[in-house]
Amino acid sequence: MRIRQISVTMTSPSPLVSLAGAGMQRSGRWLVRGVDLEVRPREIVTLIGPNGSGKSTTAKMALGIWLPAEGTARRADDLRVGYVPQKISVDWTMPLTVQRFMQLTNRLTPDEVGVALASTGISHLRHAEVRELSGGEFQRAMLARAIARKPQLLVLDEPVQGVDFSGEIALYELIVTIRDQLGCGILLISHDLHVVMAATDRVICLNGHICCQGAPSVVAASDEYRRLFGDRTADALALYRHHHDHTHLPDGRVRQADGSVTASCAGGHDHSAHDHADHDPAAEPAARTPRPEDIHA
Ligand SMILES: Nc1ncnc2c1ncn2[C@@H]1O[C@H](COP(=O)(O)OP(=O)(O)OP(=O)(O)O)[C@@H](O)[C@H]1O
Repeated sequence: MRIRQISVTMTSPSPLVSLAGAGMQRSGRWLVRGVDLEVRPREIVTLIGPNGSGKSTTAKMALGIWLPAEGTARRADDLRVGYVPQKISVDWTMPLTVQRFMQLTNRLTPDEVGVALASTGISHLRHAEVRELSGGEFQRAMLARAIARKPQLLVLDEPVQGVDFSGEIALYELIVTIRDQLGCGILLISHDLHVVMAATDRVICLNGHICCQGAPSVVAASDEYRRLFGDRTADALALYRHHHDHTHLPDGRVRQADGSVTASCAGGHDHSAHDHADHDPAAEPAARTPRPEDIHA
């Protein structure tokens, strides 16, 4: 029998958006320079960096809101983009339901609104007043608005602001689900690398320029990252890289990896290798719960 050899060449899909040596200048000052980045379908790229380091500026160059003053920004032809900006300008004294909010800047059919709200888990809030939503509900409404047109590229500028710690994790899980369902690429801006770890393929750390980039674990271990965010942040981050091998139950007992339940997590377990960040308030970032009315341009 003759065996025919078939060679398959794996090529990664073309970038949805790419920046090359991109920089932005305002009033004679460089806000950010020398940014190279690409986002491909199904990829989640996260921009991190301190306040004012140029994350939103970079996102705006990627979106085409700002034309780079140097370098290039390229987007795929006819790219459908969804954007959750860091700030929005809405007069919250006016009554505005979630459905109306979603239709303000998008011509959406009721069906499209319904599907997007179901995807973000807030169908029940369709006729609720936006100004009365909790921080987490509001961010879900923002996400629903951004995904309603089934974008190929989703740009999320601090999508968990105003959301407490467990809400943040739920939102990042939702973002991964949206990526899986839509097959879109995601450019995510976050201060919270420790929680985006699981949801991120590549991290780009900015401080007016690219300081370091790579897989989350590589960035977390880099000297540049430690210099920018301090050892404490990097160590807190490391906690999230550990795999759970047991779970603490609400009654204080412990479910082990093999499913057995024990009174404690003693018995040869090395706590230094466990992820207890979700039980240790000291390891958690402070909950931030601004209301929609705080999120003004
Ligand atoms: N329209 C503008 N005109 C002039 N300077 C601007 C403008 N927008 C932003 N900047 C400045 O550019 C720098 C980068 O801002 P940018 O919003 O990109 O930072 P960021 O990393 O997103 O910050 P943050 O984490 O605080 O949101 C800041 O110093 C900011 O003051």
